[in-house]
Amino acid sequence: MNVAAPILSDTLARILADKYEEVRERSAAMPLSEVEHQARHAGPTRDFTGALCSAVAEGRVGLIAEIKRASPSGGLIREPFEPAELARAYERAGAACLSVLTDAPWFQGDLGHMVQARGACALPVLRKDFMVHPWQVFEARAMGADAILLILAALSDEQAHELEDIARSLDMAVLAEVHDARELERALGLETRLIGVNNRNLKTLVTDLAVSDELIPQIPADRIPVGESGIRTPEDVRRLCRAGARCLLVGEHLLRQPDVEEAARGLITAL
Ligand SMILES: O=C(O)c1ccccc1NCC(=O)[C@H](O)[C@H](O)COP(=O)(O)O
Repeated sequence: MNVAAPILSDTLARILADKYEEVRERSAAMPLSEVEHQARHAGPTRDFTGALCSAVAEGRVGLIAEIKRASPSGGLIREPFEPAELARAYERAGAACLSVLTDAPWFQGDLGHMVQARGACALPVLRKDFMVHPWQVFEARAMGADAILLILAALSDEQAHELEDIARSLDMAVLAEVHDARELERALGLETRLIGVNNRNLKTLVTDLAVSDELIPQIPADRIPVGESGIRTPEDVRRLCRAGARCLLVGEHLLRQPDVEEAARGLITAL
């Protein structure tokens, strides 16, 4: 696959320009064959999709609780920032899975945060980053990730299929993220059952739960809709549930609370 940055001018485009440069540097430091070898010899994955399905079957929200220090829209979100403590608090609250930001320039993330969080709990963990190249998928698994995010707005169909195939060959789950009907149609061409509807437009950073109201009902019954971004209150949870999503990915609201365990429990039990 060619490592060439697209020429774009919005926030996502600026993030991707940095990401392509990062991949160029990291893949120059370690060849693909080496990182693939590490990935294929990493320990077993935890069942990300299964954890969400179990939570829903038990009548709870399937919460993917996010760990991130900062974001482009939120600025600095949590300081001091302790990934291991946050992971344990989310697990005690009943979260099904974790999502850990590993992008450094825009989210002050680090792969070390994911390793610390996963090591502190038994929950399956998604590496939340801007995946554009096979090297990153192998790196994610080598560092323990159980799932990756594929943002359709950041990928061609060819890229998305290639990255999904690699993830599946490593027994990782894939969360395919969409923000409009065209991206949803493309995501449904992938094998994954996990379809994330991001209420945040990653180009403008405008967040609107109406995106979920519109798109989630269009997701076929054999897929698992995941509502993402801008979810703050039990009423938000019920709204997305009415649209058809019982799995939710929540970050900033939880991370801004002094007691993240109580805050997560409040959303998980909102139905
Ligand atoms: O959050 C941002 O500002 C952002 C900007 C550009 C690309 C991605 C971005 N965020 C990723 C996410 O979508 C969220 O981390 C995730 O869905 C959780 O959202 P929230 O609960 O609103 O923190």
